[in-house]
Amino acid sequence: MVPLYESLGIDDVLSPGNIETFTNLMWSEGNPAFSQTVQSFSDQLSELDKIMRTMVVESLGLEKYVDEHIDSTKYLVRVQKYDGPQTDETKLGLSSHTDKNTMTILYQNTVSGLEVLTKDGQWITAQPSPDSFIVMIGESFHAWTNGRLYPPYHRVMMTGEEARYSIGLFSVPKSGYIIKAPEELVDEEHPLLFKPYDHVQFLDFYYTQAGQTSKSALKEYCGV
Ligand SMILES: O=C(O)CCC(=O)C(=O)O
Ligand SMILES: [Fe+2]
Repeated sequence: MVPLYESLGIDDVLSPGNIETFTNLMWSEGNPAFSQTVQSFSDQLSELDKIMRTMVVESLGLEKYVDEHIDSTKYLVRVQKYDGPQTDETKLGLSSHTDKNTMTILYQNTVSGLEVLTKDGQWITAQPSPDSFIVMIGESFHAWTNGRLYPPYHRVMMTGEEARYSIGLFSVPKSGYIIKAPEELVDEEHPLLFKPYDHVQFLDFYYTQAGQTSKSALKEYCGV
């Protein structure tokens, strides 16, 4: 479906040994510089993720849930390459989707291509900058905040010769953690949107035929 796209991920990247195992799989002679870069990126970006999630949870007046929320996730790092299509025509690099995890932090080289759909239906191009990250809310955080945070559709569109490289740090709910909106966020004006659910069990549904063809897999899985 997306021939320009290739990616490799390291699951549970902060768990001791996982970066090393991945590196040794890619380079049998090892690659300490790569391991150190991924370790440093993951350490610093996971701190940024925690700072931002803490700020969001506090801003909703839910200080008492900060620790639970921070502890509810692990981290995935994914490196992504999108080949230039070698034509002036714009080609799909990655299909439109919402992220299913908690929060995503993206960094990329100077080749643009990431587009985000605004609430009023416009695709806007995210302008890459070497000094900034792009932060996106995933559906797990949308569900936990009972809809207060918005998980935008986004995609990658490619033109020209040059390849686009991006790296993402994804906070991902741990298996066994039940995503449940705090009662403080549920009232008459904000009825419960999703029944409590386990992210890993939801993904099992998401990757079925029904999940892949559904307009909103999460709604279909556990929408109220
Ligand atoms: O490469 C990018 O900037 C976007 C990647 C993305 O949307 C994803 O991995 O979920
Ligand atoms: Fe995404």
